Amino acid sequence: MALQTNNSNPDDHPLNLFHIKKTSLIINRLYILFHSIAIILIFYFRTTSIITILNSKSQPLIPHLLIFISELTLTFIWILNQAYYWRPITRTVFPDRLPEDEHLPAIDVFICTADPRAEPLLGVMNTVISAMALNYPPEKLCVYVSDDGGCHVTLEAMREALKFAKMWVPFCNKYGVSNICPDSYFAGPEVDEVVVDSDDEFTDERQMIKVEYESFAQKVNRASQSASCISNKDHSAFIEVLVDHESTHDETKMPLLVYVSREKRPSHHHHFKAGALNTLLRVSSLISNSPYILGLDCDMYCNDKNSARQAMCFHLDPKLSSSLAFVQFPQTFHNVVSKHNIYEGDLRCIFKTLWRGMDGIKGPCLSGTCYYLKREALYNPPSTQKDIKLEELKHCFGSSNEFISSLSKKYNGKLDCQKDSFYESLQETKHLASCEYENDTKWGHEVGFRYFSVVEDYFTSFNMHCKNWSSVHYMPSRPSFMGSCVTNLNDLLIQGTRWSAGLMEVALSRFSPLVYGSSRMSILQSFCYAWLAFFPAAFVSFWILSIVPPLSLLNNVTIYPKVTDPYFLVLVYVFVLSNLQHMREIHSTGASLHSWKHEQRVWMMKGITSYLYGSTHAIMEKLGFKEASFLPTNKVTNEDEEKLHQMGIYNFQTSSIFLVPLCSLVMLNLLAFVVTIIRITFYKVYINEVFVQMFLTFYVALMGYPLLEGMILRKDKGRIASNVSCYSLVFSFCIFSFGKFLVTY
Ligand SMILES: O=c1ccn([C@@H]2O[C@H](COP(=O)(O)OP(=O)(O)O[C@H]3O[C@H](CO)[C@@H](O)[C@H](O)[C@H]3O)[C@@H](O)[C@H]2O)c(=O)[nH]1
Ligand SMILES: [Mn+2]
Repeated sequence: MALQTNNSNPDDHPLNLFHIKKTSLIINRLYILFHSIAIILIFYFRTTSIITILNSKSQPLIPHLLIFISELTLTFIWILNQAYYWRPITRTVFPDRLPEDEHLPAIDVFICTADPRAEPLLGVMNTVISAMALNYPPEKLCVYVSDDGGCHVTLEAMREALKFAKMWVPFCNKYGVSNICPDSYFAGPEVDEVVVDSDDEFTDERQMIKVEYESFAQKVNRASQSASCISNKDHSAFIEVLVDHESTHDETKMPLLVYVSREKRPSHHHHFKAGALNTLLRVSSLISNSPYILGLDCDMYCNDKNSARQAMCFHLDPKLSSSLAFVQFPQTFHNVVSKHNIYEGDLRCIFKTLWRGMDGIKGPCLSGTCYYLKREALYNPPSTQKDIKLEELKHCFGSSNEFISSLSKKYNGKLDCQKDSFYESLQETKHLASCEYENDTKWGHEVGFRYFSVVEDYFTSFNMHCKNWSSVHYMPSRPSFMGSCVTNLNDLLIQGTRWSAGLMEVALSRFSPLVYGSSRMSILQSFCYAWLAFFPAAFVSFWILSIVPPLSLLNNVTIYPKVTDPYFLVLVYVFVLSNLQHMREIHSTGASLHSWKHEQRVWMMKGITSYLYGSTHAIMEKLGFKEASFLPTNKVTNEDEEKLHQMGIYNFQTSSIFLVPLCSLVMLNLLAFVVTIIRITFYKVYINEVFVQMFLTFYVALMGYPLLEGMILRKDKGRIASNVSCYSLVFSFCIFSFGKFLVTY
């Protein structure tokens, strides 16, 4: 392992180090070499066999062409993907070498919530409270909550949260509690690791706080059940700095808490989360204007109090600082069932492998949450122009003089609530949070979080990287943030569709990473961004590979080399090698090999549905037939669902638009496989000719086994309804009948 310093502190005490993962690097590059050779051989086989067919007309051409298209698509995506494996690195930090507290920069925490029904208030409040308990000087922390639901109950809950935090934060500090999220702390083991045994004072105090937490939780839950707890999409801006008048003496010891609900009108496009974040950016600039921002989703609480200091080890590193836009921590999830991770909800590969690979190039992509971002990176490129005219600034940032003067101001403490100017500023923040503020400005286009795509995180960081900003991925052993991952097929596929739509939209636009990115960043970096944008295109291969082989089998058409053909060995080699590499990658991230099966299955299910629908959505949007949409994932847990998830059983309660294609294709493949087996045994068809096709249909049927089980064997609520099975049967029959012409032409 090569150790390199990132920092030129004269005393040789760097704030951080990075390590190139040498062994992985060598294995990855060798794999790329060997796999590429095999791909070239397969392409040679395909082109020669297509030419032969063209000349001799001895076999149908279409199936060969289709398979070639699917191979080309997969190869394109594979090539882009290899950029992540080129130079993986890991990092270490030394927070005890940071400057004294008074020299640390301030941080604004942005928490977004959108729908009190789908995002339980108690969870949101736990995120808020955990952020207030971060191990960072409290006068340098400001917590902003953006309530896109515009729901008064959220504000009420925040008032209660502030009261509770006033007990919770001192408690955490006094006893060095590391689990600063009250809900997960009280759900965990009795005693915190730092506290000495038989400490009566601690036990008493813990008990007292526990009672307080329970009463707080009850109040919040009761409020969220009330009728007024619904989204309001038509209201003016409302901003409140929460000041608790009851206890004033410890006021200074608490981070400031601010509630922001931007103006919403049905006629006005509000740009989802990116719009909410830009409002927070402007509003906070008049209140605290901290140079750094911690971005959190409402379901991601802080699980380690030290993350802010860890992030500062990069942001304050003199070598990195000037070009560093953000430090990204991986998203981790508390409800992953490691043995039965059937929905691959932890996005293991992204956070543990891909982002590390990008980190070795110029830094990972922004992930929407768990990042410490430099405010300036959202305003300007690293080389700030000095003498810009006021008119130009207004054209860019909007009409507010106060906001514009905040651009050049440094953080100098929070607003003083006692002064008159405080109320003036508060008035101005309402203007900044209004619908019209962004009209004819560059917000969302060149300034702030970008609106172009619903995956605002991806597109915003793509723009920052294009402007030569860099980023850092830091993965400490104790997860810094914890969220809840998807626990049912419906959420998985809806989320997958949203991501595919947002990413494909970028892929098909003038910002396409291979075109727009390649002149602005290194080839490898543009490949990483391009892979993210183009991976939904894999739906082409998934559909072809699950339709053409079974149809060819059923119609006695051969499309793959015989077992005795040398090219057969090449196919086997590609299959085995790529799966071994996948398994090695899983193993290197410490996950169990069960993940291999689950990841393949989820990839297939998403590939057939989400990738297709997302890509179609992106194309329709481009043609002007559809509008972007952001359906937040559901965060309400339900006991039955939880039970199924724990046992590793799929919950198929989802729309038939997802289920019918999946079930039909699995049925079709199973049918083709069974028919071929019968033919081989009874009619002496030679296995030699059909082996590859037969193996593919077997593989699809095997991967789709849970679907078959859901249709035939299961009786519980999460099974596949019989009408869905019927539609699927009809649909697979249609594919069979029409497909006959396709593969025999
Ligand atoms: O109009 C909206 C819609 C969503 N949100 C918030 O955005 C966050 C993310 O939404 P969620 O439903 O949890 O989506 P996920 O698919 O889980 O989010 C992932 O994908 C998003 C991009 O699609 C990123 O923004 C997220 O950070 C990332 O975790 C939540 O806090 C929401 O409250 C808003 O504030 N306003
Ligand atoms: Mn989420």
